[in-house]
Amino acid sequence: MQGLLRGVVVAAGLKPPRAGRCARLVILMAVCFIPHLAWALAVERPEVRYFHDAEGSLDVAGARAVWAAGRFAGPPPPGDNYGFRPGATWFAFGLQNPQGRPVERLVVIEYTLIDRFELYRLDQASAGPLWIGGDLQPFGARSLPIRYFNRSVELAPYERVTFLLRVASQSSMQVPVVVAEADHYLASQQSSLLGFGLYFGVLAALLILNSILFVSLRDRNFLYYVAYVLSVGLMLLCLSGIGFQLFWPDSPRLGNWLVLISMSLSLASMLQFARAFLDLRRRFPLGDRLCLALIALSLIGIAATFVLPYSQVVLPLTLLVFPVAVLVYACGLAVLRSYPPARYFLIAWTTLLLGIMLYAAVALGWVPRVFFTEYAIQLGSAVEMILLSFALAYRINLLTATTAQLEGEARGQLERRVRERTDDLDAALRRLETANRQLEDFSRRDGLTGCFNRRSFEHILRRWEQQRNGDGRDFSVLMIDIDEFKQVNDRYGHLVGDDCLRHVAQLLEGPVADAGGQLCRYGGEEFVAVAPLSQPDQAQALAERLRARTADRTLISEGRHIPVTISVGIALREQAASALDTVRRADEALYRAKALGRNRCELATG
Ligand SMILES: Nc1nc2c(ncn2[C@@H]2O[C@H](COP(=O)(O)OP(=O)(O)OP(=O)(O)O)[C@@H](O)[C@H]2O)c(=O)[nH]1
Repeated sequence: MQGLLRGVVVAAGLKPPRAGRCARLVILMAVCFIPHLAWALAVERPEVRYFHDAEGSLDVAGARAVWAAGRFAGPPPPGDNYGFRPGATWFAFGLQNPQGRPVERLVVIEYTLIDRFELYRLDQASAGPLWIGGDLQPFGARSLPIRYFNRSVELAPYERVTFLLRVASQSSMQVPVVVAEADHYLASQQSSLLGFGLYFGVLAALLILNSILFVSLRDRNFLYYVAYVLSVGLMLLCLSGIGFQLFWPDSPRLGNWLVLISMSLSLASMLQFARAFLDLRRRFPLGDRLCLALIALSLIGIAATFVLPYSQVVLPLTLLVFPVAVLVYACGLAVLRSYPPARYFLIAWTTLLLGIMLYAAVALGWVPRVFFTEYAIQLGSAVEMILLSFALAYRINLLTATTAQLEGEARGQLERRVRERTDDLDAALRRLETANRQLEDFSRRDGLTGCFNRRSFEHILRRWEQQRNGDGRDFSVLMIDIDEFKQVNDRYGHLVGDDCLRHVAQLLEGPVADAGGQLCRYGGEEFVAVAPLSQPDQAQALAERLRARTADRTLISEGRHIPVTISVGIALREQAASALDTVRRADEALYRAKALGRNRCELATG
């Protein structure tokens, strides 16, 4: 078992116990086991023969006749297991007192679920039963207050007595008869009691631990697990006879009823635990539905205990164990690949099944009945529950790791989104800035010619004035007017007039920019240019260039060649003079140019 345990632990990927610790554990177990062996030798198993009375109508006289006719069969089946038997079964066994003094012997039936039995001395059968017992009798009817049925019988010196035992039970019937001195028998039970103590101790510890975990984590898996441990614990309390001995000695019927209830609850809670732990609804819906169906059947078993006799419930419920075991195993296998905690679940489940198989092998006589094999189910279920507890812890670890990973991913995604949004926002802001700049530019320009408009001109002029005041340099203002423009409009129409304005603006723009100046449409057919020219000849040269260029380039509009000329008034802005005054002087010079015949440039004087 130790090897098996170690194998299971290693297979589960858990940290194996160190070799030294293992050795100590083995020695401790051996120390517990040796006294058991010694006292076990002092316990005698008499040769038993049996006869089935299917009707259950045979009385002791009839049984005596059958015995006398040699119709009792033997030896008993493996494990003294007779299965579910209707009617009654008669057993016969002999005891001999080899001593020359009277002795008392304790007759023990090492099984706890027998409904009723009667023990007769063959030679005194007509005197009535020596002992009437069974799990429907109060606990106090036993000679020794222990979990197995027992009765002291007295044997005279050198006496050999044959006993007849009539057993009737609705449960699966096992009748292992042993005989020993009372003290020896009690001593032989010590290790068994130690085993049960350990078993229920482990269950209690798991129960408390997982109840606390359920209360603190609010994870329902722990609740189902606790329900499972509780119901299995209760079932084994009933089956072992310890519950009857310690908790309900005066209520024999309660024990039978609790066997059925705890069996149903064990099956239902195991299935529910499997559903939740393996996440079957999502990972294996068919298995989930089958589990639900078997849970319903298990719970129907509970309801049935209230209306049907024990015998009609116990057999179907026992048979239900097989599909439940297969289904739970199949569910574990089905989700194994996609869900790592299923591995722990399967290992745990395997240990229980191994325990059950070992127990069955003992019952069938394939494996000798020793301490570990006799209590294989207890060992298997204790290891199973411990491993399931590990599985729950592993699952929590996995969930925590998955949550952390998801959180990390979500945080990364959020950061990425925030970055993307910020980039989008930046791009939108840049587009908005460009649009604003374009809008601002648009509002500063004249729609027809693309030159700065009159409002911009005022800003431009103010800026020039401030800058030039700052560094003490002068600049020039050129007022430019298209000659006889009204006639263009009148003769060719306003569209041609518009073409003319664009044409002139285009011709002026280049030279003004080359001179470092800025051109604006002042209004109507009038333009104004400011240029950083502080000498009259420089300003005149620019004006002359503008005039000549305009005069040289005929306007071609709507297939017509239209000569266009301009007149220019020039004024130099001198230190301390206001810019507006300079404009006014340029305007006056322009009037003079017009008056002097147009297509000419005039410099303002004074
Ligand atoms: N097509 C067009 N005509 C305009 C625009 N703005 C003003 N005008 C016209 O420009 C003409 C200006 O005429 P006037 O002020 O008499 O000047 P002019 O005919 O050029 O004569 P002088 O300046 O003396 O040579 C008017 O007929 C206005 O209607 C415009 O944006 N487009």
